[in-house]
Amino acid sequence: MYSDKKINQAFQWAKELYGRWGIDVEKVVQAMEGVAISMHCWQGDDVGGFEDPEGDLTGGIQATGNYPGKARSADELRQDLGQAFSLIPGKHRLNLHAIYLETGGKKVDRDEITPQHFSKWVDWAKEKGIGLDFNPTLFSHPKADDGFTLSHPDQGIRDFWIEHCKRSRKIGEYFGKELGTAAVTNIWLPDGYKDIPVDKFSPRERLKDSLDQILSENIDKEYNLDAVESKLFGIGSESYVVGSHEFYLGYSLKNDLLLCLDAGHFHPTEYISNKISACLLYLDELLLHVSRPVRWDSDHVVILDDELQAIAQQIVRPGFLDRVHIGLDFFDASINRIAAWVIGTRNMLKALLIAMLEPTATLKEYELNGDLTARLAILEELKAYPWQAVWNYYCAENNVPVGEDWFTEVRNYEKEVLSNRNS
Ligand SMILES: C[C@H](O)[C@H](O)[C@@H](O)C(=O)CO
Ligand SMILES: [Mn+2]
Repeated sequence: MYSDKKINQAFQWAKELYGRWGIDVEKVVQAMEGVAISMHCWQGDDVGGFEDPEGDLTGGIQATGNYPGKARSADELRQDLGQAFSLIPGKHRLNLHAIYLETGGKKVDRDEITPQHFSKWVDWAKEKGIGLDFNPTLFSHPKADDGFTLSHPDQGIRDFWIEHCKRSRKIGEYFGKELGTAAVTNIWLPDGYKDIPVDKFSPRERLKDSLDQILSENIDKEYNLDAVESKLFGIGSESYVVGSHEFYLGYSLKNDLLLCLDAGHFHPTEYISNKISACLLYLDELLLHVSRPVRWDSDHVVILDDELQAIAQQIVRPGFLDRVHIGLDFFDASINRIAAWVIGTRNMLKALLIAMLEPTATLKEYELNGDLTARLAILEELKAYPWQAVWNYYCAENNVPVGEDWFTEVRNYEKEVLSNRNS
């Protein structure tokens, strides 16, 4: 256990050290209160959803592992999410997928979903005081089994998915109206070929046309913001993905949408931290799917590595916190799923805090004056600065466990709740 006295003493020392660089640590803690991370619901049940409990996860994504205790219903998922949120400092958001609908046991196909199927989520979000984001689900469905949805050569299949996405935007609008904070509705689709196609153009033409139809209804941005997510490859779409980065960069620019950059959707040596500054020269806003690719788009739990810190720096340094919507996207079924949420979300927050504690103006001055030695020297020294003392203080202020104490809570919850679930 961390005592209040020790937390405060360490915080005072950190204030003094950062103060030497002109950083007002109290202000940084205040700024952290304004940060809302969109935590993805799908870590809680391995992207299963409640539409068809027996259904397979398709779309070229995979949740590997069989850790016991996964949520089997929306009520269990909400309970688990509540537990995770109680261990994360600050007020955040929840990112839902269409397959997390609640129909009272009735079969409702994707082209029939309505806001009413998500009303329990809205009630829960109101109770927690958090916002909701949304995603149409264009996978794990017979009409997506051959790997194509919005770019399908069959008009009927395309129409089915167009209707699903139109309805998804209305659900986003409903979230925004009910909760007083705009939902980001993000479209990702798996469409692509395992082997090299002859025609790379026509599927993209069809996808563009489908998106044009989906977005033809004007929805007030006060309630819903549309995002589109690119990908380099998936399992079974190794050679060609219709919705590539170039496709969506062009589409989002032309149509004033948010572009979603997923950390796992690029070549292994390509980093989204390098893309933020370029994209925000032309786009108003971005959505991030912060994930951790290991060799491929493996969706590992986010750790506090160099890329996570680089992402946070590229958001914080130019003052882009209000132009970048930070979502998480990982699904590890090999570890306790609540721990996965807590580790990933706390790491995202830690990375942002570290970036906020940086004396960026001074470092920029070194850079502009050509003093690259000072830039490197101080950047390296700052790595050992006591940001952890500020983090602990911020956790204590938010009444969530300090340091590793959250893990005891997860273990207790596992014993009391998760272990009673038969998978
Ligand atoms: C479940 C999500 O929608 C999915 O992970 C998508 O965002 C993605 O990143 C697919 O690789
Ligand atoms: Mn993603």
